[in-house]
Amino acid sequence: MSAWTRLQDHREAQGALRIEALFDADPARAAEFSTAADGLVLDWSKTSIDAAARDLLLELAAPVPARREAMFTGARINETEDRAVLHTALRNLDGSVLLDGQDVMPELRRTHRRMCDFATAIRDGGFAGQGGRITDVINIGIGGSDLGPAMATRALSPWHDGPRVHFVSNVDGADIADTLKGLDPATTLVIVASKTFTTIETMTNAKTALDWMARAVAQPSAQFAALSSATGRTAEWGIDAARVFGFEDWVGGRYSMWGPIGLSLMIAIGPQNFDRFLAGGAAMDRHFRQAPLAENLPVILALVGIWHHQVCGYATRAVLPYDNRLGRLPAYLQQLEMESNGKRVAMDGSDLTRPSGPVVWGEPGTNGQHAFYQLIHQGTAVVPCEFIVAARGHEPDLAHHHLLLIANCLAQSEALMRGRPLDEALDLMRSKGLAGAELERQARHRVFPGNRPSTTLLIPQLDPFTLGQIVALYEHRVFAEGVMLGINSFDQWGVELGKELALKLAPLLQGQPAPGHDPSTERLAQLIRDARS
Ligand SMILES: O=P(O)(O)OC[C@H]1O[C@](O)(CO)[C@@H](O)[C@@H]1O
Repeated sequence: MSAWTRLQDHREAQGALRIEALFDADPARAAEFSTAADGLVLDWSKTSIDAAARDLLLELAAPVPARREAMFTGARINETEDRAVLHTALRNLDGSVLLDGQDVMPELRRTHRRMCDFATAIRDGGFAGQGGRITDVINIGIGGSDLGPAMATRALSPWHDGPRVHFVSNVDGADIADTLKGLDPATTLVIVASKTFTTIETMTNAKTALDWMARAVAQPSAQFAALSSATGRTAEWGIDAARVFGFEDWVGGRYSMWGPIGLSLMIAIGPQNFDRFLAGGAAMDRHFRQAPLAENLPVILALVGIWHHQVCGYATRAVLPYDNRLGRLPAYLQQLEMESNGKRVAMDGSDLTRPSGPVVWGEPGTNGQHAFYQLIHQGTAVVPCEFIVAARGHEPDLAHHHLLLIANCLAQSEALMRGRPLDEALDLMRSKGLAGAELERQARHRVFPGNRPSTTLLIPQLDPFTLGQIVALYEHRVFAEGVMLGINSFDQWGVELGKELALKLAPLLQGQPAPGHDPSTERLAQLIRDARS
């Protein structure tokens, strides 16, 4: 019988098991179901994974080590695009990695040095705009060319001592219009971040920025830089090769913030801090490659994910950072996890026989508590929660805020697990003077079923190094889940169809004949044309 079947049987055999009972049965559970790596601690004891489930889950992880080595050593594991997957090389700049017999590292090191030199020149004024020292940098990109640096720049704001950095991603003109408002083109650097340099949103925004700049300075493209693997196209845009930072097709968009796509972050926090970020990612790589599966943080996080989604059938998972500066982490993880593992066929093209990746969503605590936690505590759907919290904050004179933040985080995981049974709710209502049928009715609304699972990732403090660890942890989690599910986590064919149709729809909206659309789409287009005329 396969480990999957035995896991499913085991879950059924657990019946009405309560997570709290696992703590009663095993006094060492809190420590035993915790996994640490270089200062990070993942507590996964508040889940229904017991020792037997853990052992069965670890059986599922058996194919991970071979695939992991294949990834790190440059094998073409992205089989549907016939590409290697080497984003890890971007943060492990020493050593060599052979791809088709050629060491890719010297070129990576060269590009990294050029990035550092350019970022330093922007920061110290060695590179100036046509109106003087650069005061503002706009990163224009979308998806993996936006979410990573945008998330990290916000996360690392205590280290932000370079020019202001803005991010424009949406093709909605509101995004770029609101950003350009109040900026001086003569002291602004525009970074066009696009691996392909064809993405319609990015190219449209870049053209608008170029026109904006052309109205103010003699040589607009002199204040443009490009992050792309399509160097031919960047040249067509008139961007000097000295300001083009390339990367290879073996760096997937959503895995690319470690290299040139991270330039805006590097300008914000400086090359040294950026290198600390890389070092954090590299530390997680070493841990992932070397730690036994049972003590391997990304593998354990992946197994918890598989237990909750594929075995228990919980449809979504919430990522809840108790850190305001990690406000964009859920959005970043949505792309990382859902673009990577939101698939319906296995690597060999056959239909998946079990669910692929779950819906990932979230918001920082404590704000989420006052918005959607009602559903998490008392709704009919069980949402496994992944809390992230730092032991120390950054504002020494606001330490009491941080204490309250941590208290809220721990309170939530405790409340989710314990809940509040009916007898306690009845006592509560009795103490308020209720009796009879009304007592029962009111008490039932105040019952919390509890037994709702969560994990807590505890970090010492949010800094460049720990952020690097966190991002690499989730990257490897996604990879390990993908391996266990037998899918390719590195392609994204599912985003193509909508892109194609959007191009075909533009003529219809302009009133040109455009056959082949369904009646609903045609009618909506007609209504829009009417409203715009
Ligand atoms: O960097 P590019 O080529 O503009 O692509 C942006 C994004 O578009 C996608 O290809 C699809 O959304 C992502 O994978 C990628 O991060």
